Amino acid sequence: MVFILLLFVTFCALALLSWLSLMLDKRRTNVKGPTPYPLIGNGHLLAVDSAEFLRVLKRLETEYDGSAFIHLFSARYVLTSNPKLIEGILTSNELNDKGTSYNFIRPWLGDGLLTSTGPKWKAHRKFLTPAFHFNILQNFVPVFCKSAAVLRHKLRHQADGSPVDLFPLLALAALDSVTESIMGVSVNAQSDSESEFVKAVDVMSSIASMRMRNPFVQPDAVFNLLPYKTQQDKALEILHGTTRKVIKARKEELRKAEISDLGPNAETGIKNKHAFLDLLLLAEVDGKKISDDNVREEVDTFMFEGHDTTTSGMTYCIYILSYHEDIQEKILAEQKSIFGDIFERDPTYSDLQEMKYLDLVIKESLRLFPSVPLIERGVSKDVDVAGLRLLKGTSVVIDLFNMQRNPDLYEDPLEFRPERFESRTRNPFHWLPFSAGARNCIGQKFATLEMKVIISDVVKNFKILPLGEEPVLAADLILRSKNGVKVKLQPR
Ligand code: HEM
Repeated sequence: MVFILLLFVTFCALALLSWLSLMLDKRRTNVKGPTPYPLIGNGHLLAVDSAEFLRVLKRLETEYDGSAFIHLFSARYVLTSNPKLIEGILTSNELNDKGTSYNFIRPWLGDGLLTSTGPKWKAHRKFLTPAFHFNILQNFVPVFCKSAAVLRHKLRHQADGSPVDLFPLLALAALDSVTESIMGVSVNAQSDSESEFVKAVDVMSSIASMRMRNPFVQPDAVFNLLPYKTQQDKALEILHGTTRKVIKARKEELRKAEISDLGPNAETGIKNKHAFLDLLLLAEVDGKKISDDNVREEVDTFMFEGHDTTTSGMTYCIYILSYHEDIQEKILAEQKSIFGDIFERDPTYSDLQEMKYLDLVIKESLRLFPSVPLIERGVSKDVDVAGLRLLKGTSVVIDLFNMQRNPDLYEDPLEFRPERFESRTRNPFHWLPFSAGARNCIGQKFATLEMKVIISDVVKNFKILPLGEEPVLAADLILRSKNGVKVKLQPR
């Protein structure tokens, strides 16, 4: 009895101490937020399902003037859709590190370009940037056209007015595009409609994002006891197994072609068609070849970032077009003006530059449905940004999704109006699907080309009709949907 009483008193004392410390911490910043509970802080607020999460963020951000300071247990977080704070963070040289949430994708992506920080990130970013130069990217257009042709063929079988769930179909097309282009290896994912890789990406993304939101499953000691750990291990086996196969296949091709370095002029490497993986396998950084582990981390990173993001981008664009026959007609008119009588031919790089209206459509679609709805930055010392004090150790969750739907920045924000991007006076920091600053998306041009090829092909070949079922949007690393993203198709 005395023992229980002692335990109870100790628990109450700890709870009181933790609460006082959280309250004192709150007073050190001018970013407002809800009152924390003892021990858990505000952890209970975010331990919600991924579909609810975007709504919770919106509610907190609205209630606290665009930015809310919270604690997940004792860890500091700022949730923000305040455009001035976001611009200040993304343009700061001091705030380039990723927030703590990225730890949950490290078992998968290691320290690749997305997750690494400091000198390693700087060296790899500098080294890989030329692989995304337009000289290289234009070689990939035929690869995207090939993916579009296989997709078209598959969609023809479903273009009978029945529901077509876009995400899984486009994921395979995007996977084919990224592996055959930057990796130089064909996996023919579209012919294998049950791609284990795509399913494993889905499992890993939802587990990682669940841990990002829910502080109760963040400690490894707790997570490792839960069934999620076994699911994660199984998914990782598939994901890492696939990337190992891709690396092995490319190494084998280089060996057969007797290519063992980039030649006397390092430029040759970036001019060759399979630039990205060849660079990783053949080039030297600081006089040393890149280690196998580092190659694998980058291949994992680019296989994920290079297909799941464009899948989401293309999926929601085609979905939203289903409600706008007039906009489909305008895209079609632009296609006719570019292709004239030879309407069926594949687009070239310069045709894609001509698709100005489609550009606006993709921009507006990525505003409403940013493929990466949330990003995070870590604060390594106390700093003032846009009049707000960010404390050392804070992870700032940058809510691109809600910022891009803010009525103060966009008139009638939920309306799909590509023409709003015709204006050249728009603040570029109000449209950030590819982020901005030093850690912006390295694959932006690649993504735009691929999306233009595939979306224009779909519009040229099918009338996209609404099914009337709204997707339940979920922030699972990538913007996904709980109930699929469905349309109906009719051959043109
Ligand atoms: C619609 C398509 C895409 C969107 C919306 C998108 C969006 C983003 C965003 C928001 C970031 C910043 C992430 C952060 O700060 O945590 C990012 C980074 C990155 N993206 Fe993309 N992305 C797309 C396509 C691609 C493609 C096609 C590739 C590669 C082929 C790619 C590779 C990367 C990499 C490696 C990074 C990390 C860059 C760094 O930190 O230096 N992305 N992307």
